[in-house]
Amino acid sequence: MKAAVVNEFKKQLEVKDVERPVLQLGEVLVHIKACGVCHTDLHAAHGDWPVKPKLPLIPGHEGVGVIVEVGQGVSHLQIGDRVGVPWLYSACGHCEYCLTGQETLCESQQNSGYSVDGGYAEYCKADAAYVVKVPDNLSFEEAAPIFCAGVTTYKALKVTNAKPGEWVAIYGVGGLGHVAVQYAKAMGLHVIAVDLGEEKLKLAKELGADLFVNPALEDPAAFIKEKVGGVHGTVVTAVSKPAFQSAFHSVRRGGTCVLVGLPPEEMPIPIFDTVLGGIKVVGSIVGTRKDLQEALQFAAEGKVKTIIETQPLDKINEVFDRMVKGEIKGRVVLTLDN
Ligand SMILES: NC(=O)c1ccc[n+]([C@@H]2O[C@H](COP(=O)([O-])OP(=O)(O)OC[C@H]3O[C@@H](n4cnc5c(N)ncnc54)[C@H](O)[C@@H]3O)[C@@H](O)[C@H]2O)c1
Ligand SMILES: CCCCCCO
Ligand SMILES: [Zn+2]
Ligand SMILES: [Zn+2]
Repeated sequence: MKAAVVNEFKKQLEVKDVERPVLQLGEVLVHIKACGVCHTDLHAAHGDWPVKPKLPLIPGHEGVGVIVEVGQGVSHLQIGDRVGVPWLYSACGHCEYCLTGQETLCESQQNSGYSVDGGYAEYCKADAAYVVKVPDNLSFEEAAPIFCAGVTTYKALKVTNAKPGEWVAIYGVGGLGHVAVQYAKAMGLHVIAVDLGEEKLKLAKELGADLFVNPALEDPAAFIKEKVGGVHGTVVTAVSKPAFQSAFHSVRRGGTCVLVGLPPEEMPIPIFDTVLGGIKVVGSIVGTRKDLQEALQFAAEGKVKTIIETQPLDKINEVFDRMVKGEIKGRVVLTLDN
């Protein structure tokens, strides 16, 4: 089968023919029709993070397609079902996290396109318990980004605990941020969009953001404090340390700063300001299978629409180059010409 493979960090991916996966007990084989390109895939290909991915690696954790083979022990899925294979490839199902609705914190989890091969390929095998069905009225291309960008930002907005009518700031209006703006509006929140790209801020406005600020032109925290007295929550998806520092200073007393973006850097937290202001700083990672079902339902009901650019798998290296430069509007979705 055709796949894009990371052989060495920071080198071009190789698009080549590789062995089609063989199913084990409890697995299904998905014929991939589309796979979103998440900035995490670029981090993986560069070996950016302390925990390194397997090598060689087929990236991709927004892969969606059709089940073409069902392994032993699988009874709830059948050939022809439309499913996606998210970041949470599998979890143990019995630890304290898995038993309390926090499966994304499972310490035995496997991750698609990171610790196991993912969706930048014609076929992808998956743990049948962790695939999620694609709503019938969503195309593969429009559904794919929900499997990471959508579920992650939907969950992060829940983590802010901001209530309808309150204010949130979305730092970074890229693959994650452009759907974050829409989920926030659909959840009844007022939105301030923050991005370095004027085109991104224009998109944020088209998607319903109420206010916009470009850190290259003015201090976002000062702008946010002056306009609304600080936001009740921030969701930081920007791949940039300054964005995290600014986001911290954007929240009002009692507010929550939700860290989502993963620049390989530290974020100093001012102890006095945090204590005096009762500020909550919290990390949020993807979402559970239930969160993903909910995030997909928003899209199925037309409340969130992924802005996508389709590209063939062979163009992945060019896509990554553009991502590094912040030149992608919305989400690139790779299509497998199959
Ligand atoms: N926590 C999670 O579960 C999770 C899930 C998915 C992605 N991520 C991480 O989130 C990050 C973003 O992913 P993506 O696919 O949206 O990336 P992306 O490249 O599509 O978007 C990043 C955006 O950040 C903007 N940006 C850069 N510097 C900025 C700054 N100083 N202020 C404001 N905006 C700035 C860029 O212009 C771009 O629009 C990555 O680090 C990725 O690994 C985390
Ligand atoms: C810690 C890595 C989280 C990445 C989620 C999928 O983009
Ligand atoms: Zn992702
Ligand atoms: Zn577990």
